[in-house]
Amino acid sequence: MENGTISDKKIEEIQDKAATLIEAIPYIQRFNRKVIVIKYGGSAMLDEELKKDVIQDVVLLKLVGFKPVIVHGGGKEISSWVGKVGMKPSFINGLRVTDEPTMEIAEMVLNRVNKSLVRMVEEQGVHAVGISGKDGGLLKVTKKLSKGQDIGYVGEVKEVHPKILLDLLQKDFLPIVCPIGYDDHYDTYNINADTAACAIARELQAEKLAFLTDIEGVYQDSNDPRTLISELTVSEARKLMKDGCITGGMLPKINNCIEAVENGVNRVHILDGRLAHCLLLEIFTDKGVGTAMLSDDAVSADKI
Ligand SMILES: Nc1ncnc2c1ncn2[C@@H]1O[C@H](COP(=O)(O)OP(=O)(O)O)[C@@H](O)[C@H]1O
Ligand SMILES: CC(=O)N[C@@H](CCC(=O)OP(=O)(O)O)C(=O)O
Repeated sequence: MENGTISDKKIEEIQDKAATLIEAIPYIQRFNRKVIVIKYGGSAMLDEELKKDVIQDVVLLKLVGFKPVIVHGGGKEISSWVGKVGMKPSFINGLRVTDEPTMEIAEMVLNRVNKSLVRMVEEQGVHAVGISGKDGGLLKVTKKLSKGQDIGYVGEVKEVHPKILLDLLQKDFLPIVCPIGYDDHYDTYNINADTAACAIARELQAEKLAFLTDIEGVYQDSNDPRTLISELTVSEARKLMKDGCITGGMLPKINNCIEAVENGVNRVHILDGRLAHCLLLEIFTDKGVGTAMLSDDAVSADKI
């Protein structure tokens, strides 16, 4: 306010804000009461300020009528605790080699991360319930081998029993899931969080599955940010993997993106969790961010 009147600059600011809200209308209509699964990766969870931004985004999605489900990782924190007890973290094809002591540490760390996310959501005034894949029999697994090799207590999701999630969503809670599950003998298994998110999105026939990670999206050349791919088809993704352009933690992510796209999840995105409010930008604006995974017959990502 200047001398009781609103300055031109202020009016422009208000109009910009209003335009952003108006731009969101078709997206709010499209996703109203729809399930959105957000895979929140460990690498993008390390900065407290960014973490708060992510949680605010998810809370906003909830408050405007979406049904968000968070599936989180915590890989970096698990590795740090494995190191602290004098063991060496080991991965094969992006999956942690999980012997018994590692499994114990992983479960402790993931439960801790889970409750810290619950707390952050609760602080924003939305009720969250933190569960693992053990609760309500949500994730049933079988032992996963990596190209025939035994990598310990690593679980492949065999069945998803979604009742617990459906009940929580119906009662308006925000479910937060950590990627641990039982096998048929009730032994505990470590599940890659991307795999858990994909299995849940698939079972719930989610409208969207968004992977928040620590990189802009998928690069054609993993060392060159100028080669960011904004739309990637399933066959292009398979070729990139075959050519060795996708390595480490991006491998399970891409495999899970493919699986989700091929099994009825409408929109699958890899987003940069380091970019403040990337979720809101992706969902509520015409400007796509990160990499969208498309089925081979989709011509281009349909934003609405
Ligand atoms: N082609 C590629 N494009 C982008 N990132 C890649 C690619 N190949 C490998 N990566 C690696 O994958 C990482 C993301 O996987 P990961 O660290 O497991 O994430 P999260 O912890 O979020 O699941 C990136 O930080 C990057 O180092
Ligand atoms: C089997 C396996 O690799 N499990 C993962 C589970 C956590 C995870 O996936 O965390 P991010 O999403 O942060 O990478 C692990 O132990 O690191």
